[in-house]
Amino acid sequence: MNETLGSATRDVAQVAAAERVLRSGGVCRVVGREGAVLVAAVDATDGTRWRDWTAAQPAGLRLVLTGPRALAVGLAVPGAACAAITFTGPVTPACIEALAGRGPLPSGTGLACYHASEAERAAIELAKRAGLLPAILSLPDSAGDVEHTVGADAVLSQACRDARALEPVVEAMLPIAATEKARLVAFRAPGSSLEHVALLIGRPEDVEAPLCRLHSECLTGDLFGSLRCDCGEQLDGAIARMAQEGHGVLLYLRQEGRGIGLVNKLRAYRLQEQGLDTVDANTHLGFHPDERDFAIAAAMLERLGIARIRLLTNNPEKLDALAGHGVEIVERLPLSFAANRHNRAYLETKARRSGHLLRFLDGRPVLAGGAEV
Ligand SMILES: Nc1nc2c(ncn2[C@@H]2O[C@H](COP(=O)(O)OP(=O)(O)OP(=O)(O)O)[C@@H](O)[C@H]2O)c(=O)[nH]1
Ligand SMILES: [Zn+2]
Repeated sequence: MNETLGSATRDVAQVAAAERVLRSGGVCRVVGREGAVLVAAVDATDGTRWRDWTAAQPAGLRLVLTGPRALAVGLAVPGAACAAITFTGPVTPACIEALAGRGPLPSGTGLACYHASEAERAAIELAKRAGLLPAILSLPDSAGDVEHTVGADAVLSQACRDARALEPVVEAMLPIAATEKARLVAFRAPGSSLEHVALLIGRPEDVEAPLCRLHSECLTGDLFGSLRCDCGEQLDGAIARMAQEGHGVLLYLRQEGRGIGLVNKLRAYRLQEQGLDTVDANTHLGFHPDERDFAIAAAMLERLGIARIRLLTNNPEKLDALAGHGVEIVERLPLSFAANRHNRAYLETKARRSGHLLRFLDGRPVLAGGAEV
C-alpha cells in the first residue's frame, strides 16, 4: 500500500471508530488547528462521562451547539457554524440536556457564547454522523482517560471520501411485485456503515436516458405507510412507472429523515405536533432543514455507467446537485400525489419554504393566488 493510500485508510478507520466511541458515551480527543480538545456527546446512549464532567464542572468546560441550535436557545454568535457555550455558574445535567434539545429550554442566564474551534466543529460532525443530536461537551486537552484520538481534518473531509469511495459490492436478481425484471445492486464505502442500494428495472444501463428516482430512506413512510409524508406513494409510484416503461433506476439512499436519522426525525415529528413546521423542527434541533448530500447518488450513477437520466422529483436541489456532479438531466418529471389531512401542511411547507415544485395539491394552488412555484 502506498503512503497516501495508507494514511487515507487510517483516517477513514479513525473517523468510524470516533463515531462509535461518541455514540457509546465515550470520550474522544479531537486534534484541530487551534489545538486538541476532549469531547463527549450529550445524546450518547450511555452518558456517564459527560455527566461526570457536568458534576465536576472543570475549568474550560464548554457545550458546543450548531449555529441553528444556538439561535433557537437565544444564544446567537453571528456567522458561526457552531457555537461554544461556557458556564459562569453551576450547571446541571438537565440544563445541558435541555440546551442540547432533549428537554424544555432553561432560562439563558449564566451563559456566554463563542465561536467553536475546528476540533469542536469536527466533534459536532461526528455526532451527526453517529445519528445523535449535534451537541458536544468539550474540555481542554489533558492526559485524562480517553478512548480514542482523531484528527479534525479527517472528520471534516470524510463526507467527500464517503461518496468517492462508494463501490458496488454485489448484484442479485430481485423479482418484485411490480416487475420480475429487477435487480438490486448494493453499494458500500469503507468509512460508513450505510449500505445504499440501486434497484435496476429492465436494463437502464442500455437506455439512452432512463427514468431515475433518488429516494431518501423513510422507514415510517416506505414501510409503515405513514400518512405524515408522501414517501411511500412516491416509492411505489416511481417503481410502477419504471415497470410500465420497462426500464429505470431507483437509488434507495440511506438518508433517513433528510439525513438526520430516525431518532432525530421522530424528535422533529414531536416538535411538529407542538406546531413547528418541518423546516423549523429541524433547525430547532440544530440541523439544517436538509442535511442530505446527493454526491453519493451521482457516484452511484457513475459506477452503474449511467450518465444521462430523466429524473422523477419535485425537489430542485436534486437537479442542481446531480448536475453539479456531472449527471446530465434531460428531463424533470413531477412525482406528486393527492394530499391527505395529515400531510397537507407538510407538503405546503415543502412548496413554500423548501422550493419544491408542487404547484397544486388536490387541484388547489399551493401558493396564494396560484402563483408559479
Ligand atoms: N427531518 C425530517 N425528515 C422528513 C420529514 N418528513 C419526511 N422526511 C424525510 O424526508 C425524506 C424525503 O424527502 P422529501 O422532502 O419528502 O422529498 P425529496 O426527496 O426532497 O423530494 P422529491 O424527490 O420531490 O420527493 C426522507 O428521508 C424522509 O424520511 C420531516 O418532517 N422531518
Ligand atoms: Zn416520508
